[in-house]
Amino acid sequence: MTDLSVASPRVTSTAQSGAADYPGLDNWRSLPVSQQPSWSDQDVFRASVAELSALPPLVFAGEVDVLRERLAAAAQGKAFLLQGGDCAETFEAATADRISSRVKTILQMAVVLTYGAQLPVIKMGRMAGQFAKPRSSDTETRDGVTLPAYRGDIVNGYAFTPESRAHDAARLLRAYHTSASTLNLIRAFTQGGFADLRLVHTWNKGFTENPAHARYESLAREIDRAIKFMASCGADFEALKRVEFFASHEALLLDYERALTRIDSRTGLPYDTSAHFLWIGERTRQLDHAHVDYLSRVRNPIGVKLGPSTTGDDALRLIDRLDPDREPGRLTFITRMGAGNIREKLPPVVEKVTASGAQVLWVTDPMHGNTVTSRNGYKTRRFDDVVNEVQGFFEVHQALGTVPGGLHMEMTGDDVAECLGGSDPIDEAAFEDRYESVCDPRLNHMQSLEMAFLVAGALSRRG
Ligand SMILES: O=C[C@H](O)[C@H](O)COP(=O)(O)O
Ligand SMILES: C=C(OP(=O)(O)O)C(=O)O
Ligand SMILES: [Mn+2]
Repeated sequence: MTDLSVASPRVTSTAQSGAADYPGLDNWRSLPVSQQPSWSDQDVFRASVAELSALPPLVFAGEVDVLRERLAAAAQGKAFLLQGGDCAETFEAATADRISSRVKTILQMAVVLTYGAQLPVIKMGRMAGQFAKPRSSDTETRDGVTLPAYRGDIVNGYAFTPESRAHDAARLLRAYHTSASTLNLIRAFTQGGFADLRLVHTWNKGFTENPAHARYESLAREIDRAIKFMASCGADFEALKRVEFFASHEALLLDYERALTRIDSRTGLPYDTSAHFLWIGERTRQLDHAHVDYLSRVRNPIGVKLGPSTTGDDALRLIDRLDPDREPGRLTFITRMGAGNIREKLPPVVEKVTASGAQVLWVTDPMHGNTVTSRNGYKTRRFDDVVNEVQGFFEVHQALGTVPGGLHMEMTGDDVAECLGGSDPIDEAAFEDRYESVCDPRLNHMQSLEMAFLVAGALSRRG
C-alpha cells in the first residue's frame, strides 16, 4: 500500500488515562504513525489529554458487545449494516436540526432496506465523533498563500487563516463535548419515541417533494397498513418504539482514542469508549504501524478501509493482527476500490480471505474510490459511479457465494449539492450555492434515499 500522507512529526503524551497501566496500550507510541497533528502548544495538549482521561466514557462496553453480536449476524447474511454520515462533522453543524435530519434520513434508509430486503438493519452513524481527517497533503495553497491543511474540527479550523489552521489541542475537549451532546440527542431521538416505526410517514415531512420521496411515501403507506393489520390482530408494538443506533468514526488521533480508552469493570478488558465502532483508514492501515497496533488492543468491533492496492495477503495479515481469535463480529472490511476497479480488484481479496476460513463482514464504501474534481473546481462524485461500485460489490459477492453485508456512505439529511446526478439531478452549477461539505462530497437527502432503494433491490435479489 502506498502511504499517501506527508509524514507529520509524532507527538508523545505523558498523560495518564483511565486505562493507565493496562499492558500494551501504549505500544503504539514506539511505532511509526502518520496523519497526527503537530500541536502548537504542548502544555495545552497535555492538559487536554489529562482532562479527557478523567471524563466519563461516551459509550458503554455492554453496548459495544451488543454491536459485535449484530455485526456477526451481518457477516452471516442475517442482518445488514447501514453506516452513514458526514465525511467530517463540524462543531458548528452539531445543531438539533442538522442532527435530526441526518438521523431521520438514516432511519428512512433503514426502513427501505428492512422492508425491501426483509432483514434487520444495523443503524450506525458516522456521527458523534467523526472530527479527524487524514489528508493527502499537509498544506493547502490558495492564491499563492500556503497554510496547514484542514484536518477536521478536532485539530484546526476550516477558515483559511494562520490562526484558524494552527493545530489547537483545546479542540480535543470540544470534540469530546460535541460528541457527547450529539450522542445525547441521538439517544433521545432513537429511544424517546421519534424513531417509533408508526411515525414512518413523519420522517419524510419537511423534505421537498421529489421522486425518491414519492416512492418512500408509498412504501410508508404499505408499512402503515401492515401495522394497522397487526394492531387489529392485537399485536404488541413495544419493539417498534425504539431503535438501536450506534456511533462510529475513523480512529485517527491516537492520543484522543487512548485517552478515552477505559477498562471495563465486568471483563477487565480495554474498550475505546469514544464510539461503539472504530475504523482504520486507507492511509493508516500499515501492518507494523501505530493504528493497527492500537486498535488490535481494544475490544470494540473494528473496521479497516481497503483501497484498490489491497492484496489478498494484506487482508490475511490484517485479520491475523486485528482478529487473531477469529471472533464473530470483530472485523469488518470496508472496501473502497472505485467503480472502475471493484470487479477486478475485489475478487482475489475476498477469495483469499474465504479460503483462509476467516469470517469478516464485507461492507462497501462506494464513495472514496470515486472522487473527481468538477470543472468548476469542487471535489465531487458522480451518483452513477457510486451506484456502479455498489452494483459491482453485489456482483462480486454473488459470484463468489460470499455475503455483501453492508453499505458505508458519506451522506447528509440536508438538501446540499455536492455529488453529481441522481433522479432529481444535481449539476455543477448547483455547487456554487449548495456545496457545504468541508471535506468530501456527500449524497444529499434524496440521493441517499434513492441509494437505499437500489440497495434494497440488490438485497432482495440476494435472496
Ligand atoms: O475523507 C477522506 C479524506 O480525508 C479525504 O478523502 C482526503 O482528501 P484530500 O485528498 O482532499 O486530502
Ligand atoms: C478518509 C476516509 O476514507 P478512506 O480512509 O477510505 O480514504 C473517510 O472515510 O472519510
Ligand atoms: Mn471522506
